[in-house]
Amino acid sequence: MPPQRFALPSEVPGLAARRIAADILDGVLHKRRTLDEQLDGTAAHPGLKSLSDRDRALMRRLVATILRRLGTLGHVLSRLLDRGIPTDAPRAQSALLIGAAQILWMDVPDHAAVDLSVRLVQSDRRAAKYAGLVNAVLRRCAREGQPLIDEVKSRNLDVAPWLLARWSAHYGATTASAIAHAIGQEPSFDITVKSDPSQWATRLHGETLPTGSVRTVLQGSVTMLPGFSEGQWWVQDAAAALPARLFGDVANKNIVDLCAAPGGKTAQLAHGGARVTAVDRSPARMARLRDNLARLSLDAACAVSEGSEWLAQNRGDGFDGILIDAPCTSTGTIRRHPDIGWLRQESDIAPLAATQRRLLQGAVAALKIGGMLVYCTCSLEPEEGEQAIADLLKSETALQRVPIEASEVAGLSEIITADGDLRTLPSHLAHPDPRLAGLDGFYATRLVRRN
Ligand SMILES: C[S@@+](CC[C@H](N)C(=O)[O-])C[C@H]1O[C@@H](n2cnc3c(N)ncnc32)[C@H](O)[C@@H]1O
Repeated sequence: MPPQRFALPSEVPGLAARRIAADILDGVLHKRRTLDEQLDGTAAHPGLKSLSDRDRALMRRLVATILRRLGTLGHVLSRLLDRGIPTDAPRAQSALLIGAAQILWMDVPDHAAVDLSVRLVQSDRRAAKYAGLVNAVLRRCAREGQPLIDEVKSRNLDVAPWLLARWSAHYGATTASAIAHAIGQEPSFDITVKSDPSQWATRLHGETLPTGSVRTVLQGSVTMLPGFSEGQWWVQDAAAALPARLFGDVANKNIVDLCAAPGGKTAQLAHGGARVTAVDRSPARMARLRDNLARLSLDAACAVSEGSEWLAQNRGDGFDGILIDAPCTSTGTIRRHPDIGWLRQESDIAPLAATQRRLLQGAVAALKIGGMLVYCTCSLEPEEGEQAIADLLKSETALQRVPIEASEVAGLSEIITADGDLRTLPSHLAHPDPRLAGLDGFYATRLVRRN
């Protein structure tokens, strides 16, 4: 539980935002807590409520910038600290990271960044003795930081080494570097609209992507944007919008969305006219799915259940379609969730792959003959994508892949594999403005049960 000290009446402006940023950063780096759980829901940091919208946005950007640049920041600070980063006072470490990130990448005057970090350590019993050190190191960072960044630019320090090694082995060193570069950028904000993407692109100061999603770099509260409360669109990365479309025309089809919450793909299927059953094991996430569908005036039957158990109990005559957007390491979404790259471990892959296998096997048995299975994950790891499906096709001979054509994804042949599956990478969808480039990393395949 973070300490219960937030904005004190006489406090220096901006200090509460930095203190909460430090708590949340400590949560990720030392307590293995995700950003999502610390920013939203019942376990969110209690101090968030006392921040203005502006300070909350600044705090989020600050934490995200630090996590996106953690390797580079570690390098810069270690070059400026003769005896390394103090290890006996976590607040001194976070104050250094917070100060340096603002100096090097954010639009905060250097003197304010230094002053606020010094105040952060002064207000912590264990870290107070490092106030002089923090002051001196951050002043040097302002003078000498940029050349220190330049000397490690090509070393991809901001990706955990085990991930970089895997991406190099699977995609090649050049693509792995391009992925590392892409996930270091702050991503755009993508939405799926019910209709008329070009009108929404104009209203939201964005552009329509070839795949039909609308992309904007607007910041601030999503709920305040035009069209949100009217239920005209929902937030969904452009790559995440592709798997549900692989079913083609879904009107009146009986489709199960097996890992459905918070409901982006359920909404697409329901909007397309399918009779959707949304299943998810998490009651809290299903509550969000229900809220989302209500806002969008869309309908789906909902069940809180483990996916393969639900299928075994509700097989009936079989389903026309099953979508499995399986739980995974989510390494394809690091640009949106920069904590994931540091919280995940290679040993997470095998248990998730076992769950994916169980969900796939349950789905094969529950499909009717001629029924379609779309399987996807937002992971860059082959065990959760290409390899999982190669193994499934070896054992389930009734299944046949229906290759995806480039014409189904707006002609983007770079995102189709030689086998006819979808494989998007954060380095795809180049754009002259880097803020408008990139896709989440997704794998998707389309299979049909022949007998
Ligand atoms: C990638 S998210 C789904 C995102 C969702 N399809 C969307 O488009 O908004 C994976 C979901 O799977 C759920 N989940 C994890 N294991 C499950 C299981 N064994 N059965 C059913 N749901 C599961 C999680 O609660 C999570 O909501």
